[in-house]
Amino acid sequence: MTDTTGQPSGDLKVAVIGARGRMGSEAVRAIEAAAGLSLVGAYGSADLLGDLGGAEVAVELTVPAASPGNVAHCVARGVHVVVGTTGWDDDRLETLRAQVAEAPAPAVGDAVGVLVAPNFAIGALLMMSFAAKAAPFFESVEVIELHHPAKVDAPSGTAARTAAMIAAARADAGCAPVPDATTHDPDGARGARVDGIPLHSVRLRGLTAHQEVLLGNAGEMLTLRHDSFDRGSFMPGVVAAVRAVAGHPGVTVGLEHYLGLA
Ligand SMILES: NC(=O)C1=CN([C@@H]2O[C@H](COP(=O)(O)OP(=O)(O)OC[C@H]3O[C@@H](n4cnc5c(N)ncnc54)[C@H](O)[C@@H]3O)[C@@H](O)[C@H]2O)C=CC1
Ligand SMILES: O=C(O)C1=N[C@H](C(=O)O)C[C@H](O)C1
Repeated sequence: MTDTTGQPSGDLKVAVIGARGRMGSEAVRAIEAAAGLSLVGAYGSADLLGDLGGAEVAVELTVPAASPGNVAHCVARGVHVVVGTTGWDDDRLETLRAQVAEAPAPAVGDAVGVLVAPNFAIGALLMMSFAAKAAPFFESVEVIELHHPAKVDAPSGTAARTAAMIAAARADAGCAPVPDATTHDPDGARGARVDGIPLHSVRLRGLTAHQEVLLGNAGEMLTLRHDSFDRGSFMPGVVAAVRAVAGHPGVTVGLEHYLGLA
């Protein structure tokens, strides 16, 4: 990309991997519209990533099975990565940290940075933070996530991270496990457990991405709810992450750490 004098514009060069998906296509439009960012590559599942079109930052929005390989490809070339794809459990993150430690120097910034962001929506980040803050003050906590029926994974990455944050806050405060007298649940009606926190996944036509955290004490309940009605809700976070990732070497989990919300 050049400016009106024909000189390089200095824009940050960005590639999108998973560019034809629901999130990837939206990210392509957001990056094309963002000041200071130039889209240099848009890759689908049949495309070879190669040199990523000379990208300095890649946005990775694919499927859990493909994401670690794509991210490793970028890191091995000294390209910073903003990862929105779910499925990044502790084992995957540990492998990624080792890959990032061995990465060559990037074209911008001192060392390669990777952001793994379970949710880019500002309201979702706040909801998770509020839930962790409130959780030690209640006996019972349950997470309900509700998504469109084309979602491939359950529970959602956001719900899993919310449960982990809640569990960590309760452990720090010395809380007892959430009370649950169930002894007979042959069909799993009580949902899954992540770090001891009950978690329920709903898939329903018409929905996009929604989550409730229910917190209960004797005689009272606090409900925290976030709704993404449109994937546009994720795009300010994607653009902010792209702009910031080169300034955050190493692996960061959660966009809240870039935004001062952690
Ligand atoms: N962090 C966040 O705020 C958000 C994260 N997500 C996550 O992003 C991921 C994508 O979600 P959607 O866009 O709804 O899914 P989608 O199914 O619409 O798109 C995924 C795309 O990735 C492509 N793909 C698969 N393997 C690939 C490969 N090896 N290389 C390049 N492209 C490949 C598919 O062909 C498809 O076009 C999911 O893990 C989802 O949970 C979704 C919304 C928000
Ligand atoms: O697949 C989706 O749609 C979403 N995935 C992310 C998740 O699993 O948490 C973020 C958001 O919930 C939308």
